Amino acid sequence: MSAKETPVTATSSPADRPPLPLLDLARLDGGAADRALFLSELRAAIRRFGAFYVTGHGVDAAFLDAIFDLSRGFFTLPERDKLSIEMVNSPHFRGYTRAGWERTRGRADWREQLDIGSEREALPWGPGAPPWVRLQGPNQWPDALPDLRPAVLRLQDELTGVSRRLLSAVATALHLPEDAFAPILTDRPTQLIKLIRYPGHDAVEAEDGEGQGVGPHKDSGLLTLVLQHRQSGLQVETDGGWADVPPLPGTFVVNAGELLELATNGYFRAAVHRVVTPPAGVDRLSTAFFLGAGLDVRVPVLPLPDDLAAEARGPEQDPLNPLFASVGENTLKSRLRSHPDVAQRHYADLVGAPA
Ligand SMILES: O=C(O)CCC(=O)C(=O)O
Ligand SMILES: [Fe+2]
Repeated sequence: MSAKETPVTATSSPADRPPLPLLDLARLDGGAADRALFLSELRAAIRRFGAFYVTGHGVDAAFLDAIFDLSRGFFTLPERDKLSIEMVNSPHFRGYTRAGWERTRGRADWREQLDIGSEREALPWGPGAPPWVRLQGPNQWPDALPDLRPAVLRLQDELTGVSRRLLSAVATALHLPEDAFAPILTDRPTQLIKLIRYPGHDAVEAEDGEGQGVGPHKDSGLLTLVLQHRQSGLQVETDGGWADVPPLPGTFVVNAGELLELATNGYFRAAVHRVVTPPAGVDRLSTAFFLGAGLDVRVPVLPLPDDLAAEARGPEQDPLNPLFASVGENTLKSRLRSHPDVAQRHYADLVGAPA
């Protein structure tokens, strides 16, 4: 599937109503009736769309504005500063990726980005160690923008908190104990923040003249929170086609990821989503936070009550995208596929050396 083959038919929605459900997380702390209604809306939203908007998340609006200012500051640095922390330097898939260098479904993505993961020391790697231990290790930070590090690490902390709250609510909505995801998350879940900039159509040099911001995909973790700046472009696949998911002030877009699909045996499906290239003359900034699980965990199928288990369809069988219960393997799969330059430099043992 590509932006060219698939007509961009957003499911129609009145201008005053978002195409995805909008859920207010503050209702979790409200009265019992409202809390119960919130939980049933949450379950219905993830079941139907794999995605929703969330408000009432408690992250300060001025802080989020500052993150986008820093993001803009990073992308306007001289190219040599950005390239000094290129991702290809890092076996841990951390750092800067130029537009056109990441790939989704075999096609170049027209976005530049900075990937920042959990700030942890590298794990020992040697004969007999699983290949995914190399995912963990230090980030690369731009010397020219010292304010970025504390702000992004604070954001990572706050969004981990929001995601953990959401996962407790998801567990309760599935009639499971509210800490049902704790053994999957562990106290060292995989965290990843991407600061992203999508150049406008005029700046895209795609072979097919068309290009994609990022092609259709599922995120590999449990939950993703997407913070959109002013420009639209994100779309979620629905029964009615691709639905535009424009930025709504004060909200994040939450996507269910592959690990949630696996843990619920397909009761929930991970959202298939993509970003279309902005029109000529404008660009689009977004920040995405991905919460995965402990790298050494195998995701169990959670014991859903019978009525929900009867509606579980099993995880999707897509030969182009096998889902692995081993969190380390599933995470490494998507990183190797997206970043062939890192794969060839640091994982030639898995993907083969360049021809
Ligand atoms: O930029 C966005 O709105 C979404 C990005 C995304 O889907 C991803 O990086 O996985
Ligand atoms: Fe995504």
